[in-house]
Amino acid sequence: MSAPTTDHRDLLTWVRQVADLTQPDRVVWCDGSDDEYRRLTDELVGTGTLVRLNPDHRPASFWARTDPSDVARVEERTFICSADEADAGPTNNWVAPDEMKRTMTELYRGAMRGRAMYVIPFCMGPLDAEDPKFGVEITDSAYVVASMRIMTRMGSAVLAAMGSDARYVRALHSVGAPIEPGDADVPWPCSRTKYISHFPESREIWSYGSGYGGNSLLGKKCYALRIAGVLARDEGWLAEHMLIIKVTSPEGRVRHIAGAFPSACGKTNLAMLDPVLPGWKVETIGDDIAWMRFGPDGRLYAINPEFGLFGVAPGTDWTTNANAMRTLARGNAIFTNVARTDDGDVWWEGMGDPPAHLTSWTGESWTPSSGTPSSHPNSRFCVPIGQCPTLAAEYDDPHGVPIDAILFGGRRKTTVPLVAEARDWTHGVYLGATLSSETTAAAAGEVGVVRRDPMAMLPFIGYHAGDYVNHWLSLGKSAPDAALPKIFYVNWFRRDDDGGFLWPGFGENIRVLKWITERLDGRGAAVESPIGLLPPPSAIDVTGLSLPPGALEAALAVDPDEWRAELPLITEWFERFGDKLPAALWAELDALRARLG
Ligand SMILES: Nc1nc2c(ncn2[C@@H]2O[C@H](COP(=O)(O)OP(=O)(O)OP(=O)(O)O)[C@@H](O)[C@H]2O)c(=O)[nH]1
Ligand SMILES: O=C([O-])CC(=O)C(=O)O
Ligand SMILES: [Mn+2]
Repeated sequence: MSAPTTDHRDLLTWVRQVADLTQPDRVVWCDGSDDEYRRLTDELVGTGTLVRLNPDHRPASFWARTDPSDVARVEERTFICSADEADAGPTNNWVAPDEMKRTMTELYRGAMRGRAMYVIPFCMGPLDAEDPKFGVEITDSAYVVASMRIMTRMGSAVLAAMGSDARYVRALHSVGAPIEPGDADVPWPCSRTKYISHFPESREIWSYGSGYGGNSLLGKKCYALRIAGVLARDEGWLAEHMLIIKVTSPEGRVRHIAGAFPSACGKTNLAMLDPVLPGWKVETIGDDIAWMRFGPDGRLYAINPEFGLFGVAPGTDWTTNANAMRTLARGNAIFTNVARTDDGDVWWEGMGDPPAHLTSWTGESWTPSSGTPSSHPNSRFCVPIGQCPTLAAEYDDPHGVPIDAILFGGRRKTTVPLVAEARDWTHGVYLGATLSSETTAAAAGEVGVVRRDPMAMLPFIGYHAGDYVNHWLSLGKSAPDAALPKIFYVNWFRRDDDGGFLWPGFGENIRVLKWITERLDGRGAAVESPIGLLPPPSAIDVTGLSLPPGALEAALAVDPDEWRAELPLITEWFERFGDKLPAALWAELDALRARLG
C-alpha cells in the first residue's frame, strides 16, 4: 500500500472527489502485493470480520460471517440508470441517472468517516489483451479489497498498464456505515439502505450499503456482465453468465463448451467436472463469466475475465466436486457464511456427516439436532482459480478458446429433459430466451419459484432484454452457419415422484457431454421431438452406471401435456418485451405450438 504511482489525471481527480465527498480517515492505493494482503487480513482479524482458520487444515484461509441481512445479491435494489428509461427494458429497475446520482451522493456524503478508503486498480481479463478492460474500484471495505485480490487481476501492474489516459470503469462502493468518533466498528458493517446502480452510458457503477459478493465485488456481475454487456451490444460481442470448459475425448479430440445456468444451478460444478468415463478429460477455463467474440475465422472465441472462483459452498464435497475441494485444500481462501468446526476447519451441508459440534454461520453453537442448516444456503468460498488442478493452459490466452457448443440449463423439477439439441442458431436463441429455472438462495427473495431467465442473464442484462435477444439473433447472422456453436438445452435437476433427482449429475454429466461431442462430430443418434432433437436412451453411454429402471427414459422424456402448459407462460413472458421481441422468436413459439398439436 503506497501513495499513487500514477499520472492518470482523470483517475487522480476522481479519487480526490470521492474522498472529499465520503470523508475517509485515509486513502490507500492498493498495490496487490502479498504484504498488503497480509496486512489487510491481519486488520480484518483484528476487527473480527475474519477469523483465521487452522493452518493444518486450511493454510492462509479465513472464515467470515456477514450480517444476517446481507447474504445475497439484492435484485430489488439493483438499478440500470440509462439516460432513456426505455433502454432499461421490462426486466430492470430504472431510475433516471441524475436522480439516482443526487440520491446516492447524499448517501455517500461522509459515508467513509472513520474508515480507510481503498483504491483498487483492476483488469477484467488478461492484462496483455489487445484492448484490456480496466476498472478502478473505490471501497471502504478491506474484505472487498481482499476478495478483489482473489477475484481479479489487480494492483500496481494494472495501474502501470493504465498509463496516463486509459479508459476505465469507475466502480464506487461503500458499506454505508461511517464510524462516528467514540464508536467502535462492527465485524460486518453494512446499511439497511442498499443501492446497486449502473450507469451504462458513462460506464459507472455505484454500490452502497452491502458488503456481500455480488453487490460489492464490482468487477464481477456489475462490470463483467451488466456494463460489459452494453459494450458488447455496441461492439458486436457477448458478455455472458457462462462457464467455459475444454473437453478431450479418449481419442484426443478437443472441444470447448460454454454453459449458461442461473446462479446456484451448476456452473462451478460443471466447470470442474471430474469425468466418470475412462479416458475423458475436462479442464477448467471459467466457472461464471464468459466474454466471447468472433475471430477472423468466423468462430466464437471465449475468455474468462475473472481471476478467482466465488463458489457456492453447500453441496461441494469430494464426491460431487473433488476439484473444488483440491483447489480449497491449497489454502488462500476466504469462506463466507459457512460453519466452523471446533478445530478451526470449515463445514457445510453436503460435506458428509456433520461433526458433533460447530459454530454456525450466525455465530451460534450448533449440533446436528439444532434443526437449522449450519451454513447459509448461499455461503461461498473465494479462492484463486490458479490453484485449480484442472485449470487449462489456455486460461490466460487473451485470444480465448473457440467455442463448439453452448449449453443453456435451468433447475426444473419437471418438464425439461436432461438434454435436447437446438435445430439451428435461431431455435437455440429461442431456447435460451425462454429458459426457465427455480429461484435459489443466490438472490434475496423466495426460493423455488419458476421464473423465465433468458440465457441465465435475467438479473444481469444491463439494457433492454428484447434488444439483448435480438443481439444474439443478429450475431448468428454475422458468421457462417458451420462456424457457429451448436446450442443445447440441459436440466440436471429433474425429479422423480418421490422428489429424488432422476439423474445423478456432477461427474456423471460427462455422459451427456459425450453425446453432445458426438453430435458435434456428426455422429450420435438423435430423434425429433417438439422441443428439439433428443438422444434416444440408447445414445447415452451408461457404462458402469446403475440407474433405477425407467429413470433415464423419464429424465429424457418430453411430455406434450407439460409442454402445452408452458405455452401460455412463454406467451406471457414474450408479451412483456412488447414490440422489441424479435418476430423470429414468436415464429419459434408458433412452431412449437403447432408441433405440440
Ligand atoms: N443434483 C445436482 N446438483 C448439482 C449439480 N451441479 C451442481 N449442483 C448443486 O447446485 C448447487 C449450485 O451449484 P454451482 O455449481 O455452485 O452453481 P453456479 O451456477 O456456479 O452458481 P453461482 O456461483 O451462483 O453462479 C450446489 O449445491 C451444487 O451441489 C448436478 O449436476 N446435479
Ligand atoms: O454474484 C454473486 O453474488 C454470486 C454469484 O456468482 C451469483 O449470484 O451468480
Ligand atoms: Mn458458481
